[in-house]
Amino acid sequence: MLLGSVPTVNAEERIRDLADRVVSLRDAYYRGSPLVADAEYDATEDELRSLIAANPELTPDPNPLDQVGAPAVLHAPVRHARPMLSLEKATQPEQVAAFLDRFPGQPVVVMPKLDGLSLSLVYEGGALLRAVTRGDGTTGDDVTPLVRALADGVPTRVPAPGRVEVRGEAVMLRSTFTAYNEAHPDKPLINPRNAAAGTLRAKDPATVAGRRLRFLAFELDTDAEAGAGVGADLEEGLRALGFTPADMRHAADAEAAQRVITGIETGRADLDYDLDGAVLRLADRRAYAAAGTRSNSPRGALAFKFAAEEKTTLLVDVVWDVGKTGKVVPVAHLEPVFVGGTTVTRATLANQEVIKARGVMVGDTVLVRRAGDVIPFVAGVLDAAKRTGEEREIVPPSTCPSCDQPLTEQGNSRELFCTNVSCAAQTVRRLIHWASRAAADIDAIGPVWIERFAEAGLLEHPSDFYLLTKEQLLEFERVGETSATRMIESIAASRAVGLRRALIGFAVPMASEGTATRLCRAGFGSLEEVADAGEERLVEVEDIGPKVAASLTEHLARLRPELTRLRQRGVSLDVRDEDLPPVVASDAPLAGKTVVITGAISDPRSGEKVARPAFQRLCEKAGATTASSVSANTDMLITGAEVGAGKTAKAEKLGVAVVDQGEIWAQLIAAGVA
Ligand SMILES: NC(=O)c1ccc[n+]([C@@H]2O[C@H](COP(=O)([O-])OP(=O)(O)OC[C@H]3O[C@@H](n4cnc5c(N)ncnc54)[C@H](O)[C@@H]3O)[C@@H](O)[C@H]2O)c1
Ligand SMILES: [Zn+2]
Repeated sequence: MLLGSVPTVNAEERIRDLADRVVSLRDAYYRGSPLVADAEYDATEDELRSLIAANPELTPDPNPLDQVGAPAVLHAPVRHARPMLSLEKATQPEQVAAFLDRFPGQPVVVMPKLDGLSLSLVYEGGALLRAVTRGDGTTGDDVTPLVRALADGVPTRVPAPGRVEVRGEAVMLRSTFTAYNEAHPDKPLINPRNAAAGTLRAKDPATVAGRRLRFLAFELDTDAEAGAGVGADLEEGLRALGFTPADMRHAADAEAAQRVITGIETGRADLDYDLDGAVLRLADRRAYAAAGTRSNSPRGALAFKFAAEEKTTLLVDVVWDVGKTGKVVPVAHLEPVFVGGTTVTRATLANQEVIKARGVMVGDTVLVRRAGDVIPFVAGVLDAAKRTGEEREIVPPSTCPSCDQPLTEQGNSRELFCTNVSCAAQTVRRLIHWASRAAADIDAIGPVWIERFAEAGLLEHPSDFYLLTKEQLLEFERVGETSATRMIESIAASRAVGLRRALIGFAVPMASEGTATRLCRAGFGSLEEVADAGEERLVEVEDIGPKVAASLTEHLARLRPELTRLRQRGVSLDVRDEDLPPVVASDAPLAGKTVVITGAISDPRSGEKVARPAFQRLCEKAGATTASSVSANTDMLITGAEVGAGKTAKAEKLGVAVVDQGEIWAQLIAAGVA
């Protein structure tokens, strides 16, 4: 039986429930304390929308789906000249094609759907008159003083007479968000969107100093007087007036638009702002205005939604984990949840101050965030009102969960450390790290076996691996002849570890894999040579600062006896060929060039995506040195697909050549490198 075709009491009740829920969720969200993650809210809206579509006679009045935002309490209400609306949503390529079909011959721009809050900026006679939030779409809040004090990208004057209205999104950059949270571990911000909204709700700019926002424009409206001097192209018009437009790409047809959408989604992790989709919009601002609106969305735009980077789930338990440096961190064990493209069961809670500031308890429904390649973390509790009383407080341990020695607190986030040098958990972590792929790569002995062997007293230092015998291994239950042989062979092969990977294997605080590579390339021949170099010589190496140099010197001095043991047991700590840049002929296409790679890379011959590190190696084979960010030493910025204007702007400012990947591929192919 098809429920949808017959209006039933159930459908009626369900619609009423959903409508009420949408209203209350919105209300909480626009007050700055969301009760669920956006993905859950969107699911509620979607269910309501499809039930109403199947039972139009049951449409609630008022229908929350026809309304915008929530009537927040406003400090200084201002009526918008034109309503600020929602956007029609799409999730399928066919919907994109249908949108373009409605406007034959009209070019569109595709841009990120920025996750901040929208602002309307009104200029009269060239001067900024006011900045207003969206509010309920009809009436917003005048936030001019806050915007003047805190938002970058809002010119106080524009070179146009008459009346100009620019709309766009005020976002908090991810870098600002991270820096702020690092500086304020006691009152962390939940996510950049909430942070932006909260900032513009402050009564006094001084209370939110350090929370800078960035305005990116996506809409331009002019009266006849101002319009005379501004062209029809949206992006050009915004630039001419001194605004930074959202990163807009022109697309002539549905296929091109879909390619840009996909590009935005794949490049999402590399951007400095959150986005939750892409927006398509008629490129000609006059055509956009002429297309008009529906009850709550413009006809000339469409939002394509991406998979969520934040979801809610149950916090099942918190386990304090001892890392290889002795840091004891709270790890959240979660009911599995699909977020940021993978199923997440563990997330970090950072430290005890963050737990306190976020008020998290075991048994809470928490917001889990996994944006880009960042380790998933618990951003906060949602709906603390729903607590049953069964929740448990998270109590930081006073002694090490592994060795029971008292813990010490460090820094203003009061991180916990076990300083016992013979702490079993740390020992095991360090051994596992030594055996990991990036270091000695003892792939036949997994973490569980390492833990067993350590418990049995066979392993304490990495050098102990090299004393293990087959007979010893065979004494363990479930280790047979074959696996014992494989383990011993794998250990033997790891003797060739070499300078770079051995240094990675020791996990010296502050020394990254890049540090290890740069030391090799700077001419160090062995790990002992690095240990003896002294800080002065180390800081001469590119990208190694005084802190890293001091840490290397201190830790390698401590490791000296271990280096001797490794040598005695036949382990190479000398630089290897693979640690050095490949020898290139002086006529190699990129010989002597320092390059930075950005954007999505794909092989033009097959269209296949190429991982950044793989492309980096190709460039190195062609003689280039690769660096991670543009500086005055960079010769060339190689751009893949979907590169934000911010990336190229810095290069251009420094006079660094910006070269499209196509050109580089042609050279790599011609030289037989790729
Ligand atoms: N968690 C919750 O309880 C809850 C409740 C209500 C709404 N929400 C979320 O709030 C979001 C906003 O919902 P909505 O319907 O008000 O807005 P929407 O998703 O329809 O999008 C309209 C908004 O998109 C923004 N935008 C960003 N980039 C843009 C661009 N390039 N071009 C045009 N607009 C751009 C503008 O601010 C505009 O106001 C949704 O993602 C929804 O999930 C969450
Ligand atoms: Zn310990």
